[in-house]
Amino acid sequence: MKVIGLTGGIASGKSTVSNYLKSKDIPVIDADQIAREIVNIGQPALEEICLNFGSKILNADRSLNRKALGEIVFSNDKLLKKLNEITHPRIISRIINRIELYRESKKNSIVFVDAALLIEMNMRQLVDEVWLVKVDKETQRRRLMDRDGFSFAEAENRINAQMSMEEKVNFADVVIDNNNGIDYLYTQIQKRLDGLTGNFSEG
Ligand SMILES: CC(C)(COP(=O)(O)OP(=O)(O)OC[C@H]1O[C@@H](n2cnc3c(N)ncnc32)[C@H](O)[C@@H]1O)[C@@H](O)C(=O)NCCC(=O)NCCS
Ligand SMILES: Nc1ncnc2c1ncn2[C@@H]1O[C@H](COP(=O)(O)OP(=O)(O)OP(=O)(O)O)[C@@H](O)[C@H]1O
Repeated sequence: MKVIGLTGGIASGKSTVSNYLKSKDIPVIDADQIAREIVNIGQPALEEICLNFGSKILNADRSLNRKALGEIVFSNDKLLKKLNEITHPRIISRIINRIELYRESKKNSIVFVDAALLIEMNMRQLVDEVWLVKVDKETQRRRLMDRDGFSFAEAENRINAQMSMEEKVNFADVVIDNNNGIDYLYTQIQKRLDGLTGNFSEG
């Protein structure tokens, strides 16, 4: 089984690529989804976050107030580092477990790991190759502002909290250009999939 890391900055288009892969029945392990699971009510990571950041980051029902925590950490490097120390080991361990489950099931020849911070979190060695979804910073910022309703400054803070696209390219085996339309994006992905197994079809 081949494990492919799908990475790229925030709002570069990873979920759009993942949805295409899933439509072709190719499994995708989603790091953002796992990051949400580990902070569900009752999870130790949520308690640790609460101890460090105070109950102002909780909603009335004691679930995580993601907006409040995001506003704190994406404007303060030290606090972002603290949050990463609490969450990243747990996210990595769950990703490793999921890869192992796919391996044991022997049902899939390819599994993707969709993670914006694949390189930053030192997960390069968990995957066989890295596909990078690349966009110009202006396009990235515009798509992020449109998608999440962020101001220019909020979008900049989120983008700058990650390794730059220029640096990430050095870790990529495959670079996917997502500056143009969705059809062009899908065409590139399909070509790469075809290249992996001759004419790729899962199942
Ligand atoms: C701070 C939190 C609560 C903000 O939640 P919010 O719903 O606003 O954003 P969401 O989780 O959907 O993330 C959106 C995007 O932000 C970027 N991002 C998220 N966490 C981080 C981080 N620690 N460092 C840099 N970028 C990040 C990623 O590109 C991600 O795809 C949340 O992002 C979080 O818990 N982050 C820490 C866990 C983590 O590192 N997740 C990313 C795993 S790849
Ligand atoms: N080629 C494209 N043309 C126009 N819009 C696009 C294109 N690709 C993606 N988008 C849009 O840009 C936004 C960001 O894309 P997407 O959510 O897939 O990014 P992401 O990398 O998964 O983001 P995150 O890191 O936050 O999870 C979305 O609103 C998506 O619909």
